[in-house]
Amino acid sequence: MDIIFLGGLKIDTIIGIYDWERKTKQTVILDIEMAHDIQKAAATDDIENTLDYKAVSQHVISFVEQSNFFLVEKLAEEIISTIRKEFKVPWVKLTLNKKGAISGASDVGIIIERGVK
Ligand SMILES: Nc1nc2c(c(=O)[nH]1)N=C([C@H](O)[C@@H](O)CO)CN2
Repeated sequence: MDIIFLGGLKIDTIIGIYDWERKTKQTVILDIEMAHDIQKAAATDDIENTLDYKAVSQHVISFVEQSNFFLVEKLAEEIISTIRKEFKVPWVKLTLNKKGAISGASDVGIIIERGVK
């Protein structure tokens, strides 16, 4: 299966377990890989025949901006769930980077994949 990806998508949201994190938005950075057969789009050169990564990015930005979960695990699971449901994507891999959450670490977060390619 082919992969359509979005990399380095930065979104501000409420995320975290501490009191200050419930009041102050933080930035999460998403790398998203989505399985999709691109052959029909390549043959027809028509946006109607593919997974529109612009539409996916707008949906994910809106979803994450409105969310207010405690754990990155929950946010990651819900992002994949909404992508699979809204866009009928069979397999999604998500890297969620909560950069700056740990002093001394340049990156911290979670990598999950759901579904079958
Ligand atoms: N496995 C996790 N560990 C921690 C999380 C989390 O979401 N998953 N969150 C925190 C705090 O919110 C942290 O980001 C602030 O330093 C701590 N550990």
